[in-house]
This record gives sequence, C-alpha cells and structure tokens, in this order.
Amino acid sequence: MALRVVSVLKRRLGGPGQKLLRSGNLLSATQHRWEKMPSSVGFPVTSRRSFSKTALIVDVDHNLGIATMKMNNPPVNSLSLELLTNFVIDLEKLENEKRCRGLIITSASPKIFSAGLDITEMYGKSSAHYAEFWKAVQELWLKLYMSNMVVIAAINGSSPAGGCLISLAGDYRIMADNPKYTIGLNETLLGIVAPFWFKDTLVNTIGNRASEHALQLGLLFSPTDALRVGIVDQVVPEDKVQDTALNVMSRWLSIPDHARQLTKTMMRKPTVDRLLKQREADIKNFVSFISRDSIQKSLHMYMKHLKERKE
Ligand SMILES: CCCCCCCCCCCCC/C=C/C(=O)SCCNC(=O)CCNC(=O)[C@H](O)C(C)(C)COP(=O)(O)OP(=O)(O)OC[C@H]1O[C@@H](n2cnc3c(N)ncnc32)[C@H](O)[C@@H]1OP(=O)(O)O
Repeated sequence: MALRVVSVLKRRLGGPGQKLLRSGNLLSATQHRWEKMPSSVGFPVTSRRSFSKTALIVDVDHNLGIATMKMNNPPVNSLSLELLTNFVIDLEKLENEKRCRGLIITSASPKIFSAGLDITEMYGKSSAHYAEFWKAVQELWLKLYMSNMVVIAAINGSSPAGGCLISLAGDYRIMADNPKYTIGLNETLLGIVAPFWFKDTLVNTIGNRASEHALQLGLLFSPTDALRVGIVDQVVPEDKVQDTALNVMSRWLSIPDHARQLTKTMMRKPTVDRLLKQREADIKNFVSFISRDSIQKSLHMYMKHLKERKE
C-alpha cells in the first residue's frame, strides 16, 4: 500500500514533492524528523512541531504540502476550552503556511478519535464560562468548515457528537473498520440538542431524512452503517487509515487550489453565513439552554453513568 501511495503521489505532485519522492519512499520520508533532513533552500524540508501543552501534535511536511494534526488529549480527546482554543490557533497557523495545502486530522490515542465536547465544561460553571466555551466551539467549526486546505478526517476510533462534527467539517472521512468504534451526533442521548449548525453540517453530508432519523434517535453508527448512510466516505482496515488518507489527499491535491477552494466556498458559505448572522444569539441560546436545572441534571447523570459503566 505504501508503495502505491508513493506512485500515486509521484504522478500527482509536482516540484519539490517529486524531488523528495525520487530520493526514496514517501512514508519513510514523512516519518523523518526535520533535523534529519537536508535543507536545500534554508528551511527544513520536513518540519515537525509538537505542542505537548496544547494536546495537539502537528507535523507539517512542506514538500508534500500536507500537515497531520493528531489530537492528543488523553484519555478520550474530549474537546476542552483549552484544546478548542489551541486547535483554532494551529489551524490559523497552517492556513497561513502557503505551502500547506492539505490537513489530515486524526487521533494520537488508539480507539478514540474524540469523545466530543468536554462535558465538564458544560456543567457547574458560570454563564461567562459557557459563553466563552461555546464561542470557541463555533470558532473551530467556522475555521474548519471553511478551511482553504483539503481537510481529511482519519477516524481511527470512536467519534461521538463534537468528534463527529469535526469529522463532518472536513472534506472527506476515512474510518477504521472496527465494529467497536462508533460515530454520530448522539446529543439527544445526553438530553441535549444538537444546535442548528451541527444539524446543517449533517444534512449537507447525508441529507434531510437520514439526518432527522439520526438526530432524533441520537444514533451512533458502526463504521459499516456510517458508510451506508454516508457519514463516512470510506471504511478501511485499521492499519490502513493513514495510508488511505495520504492516498486520497493526493487525489484532492491534484485539483487546482483556486478552483477547488471556490467550489468549496460556493457549497458551504450559505451554511456558515447562517451561523455568522446569529452568532451572538446562538451563544445566548446555548448559555440559557445549558444553564437550565434540568439540563445540568441530565449532564451530571450522563457523566455519572459514564463513570459507573467502568465499575
Ligand atoms: C429550545 C431548544 C434550544 C436549542 C438550543 C441548543 C443549544 C445547544 C445545546 C447544547 C449542545 C451541545 C452539543 C454537545 C456536543 C458534545 O460533543 S457532548 C459530548 C458527547 N460525547 C459523548 O457522549 C461521549 C461520551 N463518552 C463515551 O461514550 C466514552 O467515554 C468513549 C468516548 C466511547 C470512550 O470509552 P472508554 O474508552 O471506555 O472510556 P471511558 O472510561 O468511558 O472514559 C474515560 C474517561 O473520560 C471521561 N469522558 C468520556 N467522555 C467525555 C466527555 N465527552 N467529556 C468529558 N469527559 C469524558 C469519562 O468520564 C472517563 O473519566 P474517568 O472516569 O474520570 O476516567
């Protein structure tokens, strides 16, 4: 598979990418750290940046123009305020790197892509905290959904709710073929409601009827069912997720950026504008909804249930 990926990329990538590929195997090259690589024009050929504090590991391969972002927030990659904030900062940095055209989002922890929003950020806190948290969730979705980069989710584990949203905000989803993993917008199971822009993102992906069904029942799909309904685009053996992501990326990067980006904007802007027009109202709605005693109780019970499952 690795060799096939290399030959596909050889055909599709021009310039420095081809030079690197001529010099050896793409996968071993991307695995090299920048200090091991020759720098022909004064900057690292491949650079790796790790932010252990931010719980995100970002590798940028300047030659291929592909960044890989691994969520690294054990135990379950829950999206805390801090992680959301740093996710946005790193996305902005990548967006500003001219040579970075593609982004693969995946998880550093096997089995869990992301457990979704950090539930502990949504109960027992102040209204100001809820508002700040929700703004960060909105910001991440806005940035990801409208990214100029090709964004591929390499879903190597379970991906409920906010984790599913991150995947849906990308351009293409590849999921590991493991029946233990599930993906979906399961908010109703927690006694909460997926906001309209979560719903819109799902509708844009799988259509209205399938979304209504999935959202009302809070369905968490196995990889096979997720593929059938269209939440993911491909299901592959667990050890092939990353190779497949690179392979698919090469196909997407073979399209001229400006044409692909304008097309993406044309398809997604109306959905994004809907939130932008009522962003403050959406924050207010969230704060008032989440502060209700009944909702606080539901979230508390849900967390208790998660903990008791283990005992
Ligand atoms: C009038 C209408 C108005 C409408 C207005 C709308 C307003 C908007 C409303 C609000 C919208 C909010 C949208 C919410 C989105 C979300 O993302 S909510 C989060 C949903 N996530 C989940 O349901 C996943 C829950 N977790 C799991 O199912 C499992 O943990 C797992 C991911 C499958 C992993 O399982 P396993 O490996 O067995 O690990 P666990 O032992 O279960 O967990 C380890 C520890 O992690 C804690 N944890 C798990 N998930 C979360 C989480 N999301 N947040 C915080 N913490 C989490 C878990 O409790 C364990 O903790 P310890 O016991 O302390 O170890």
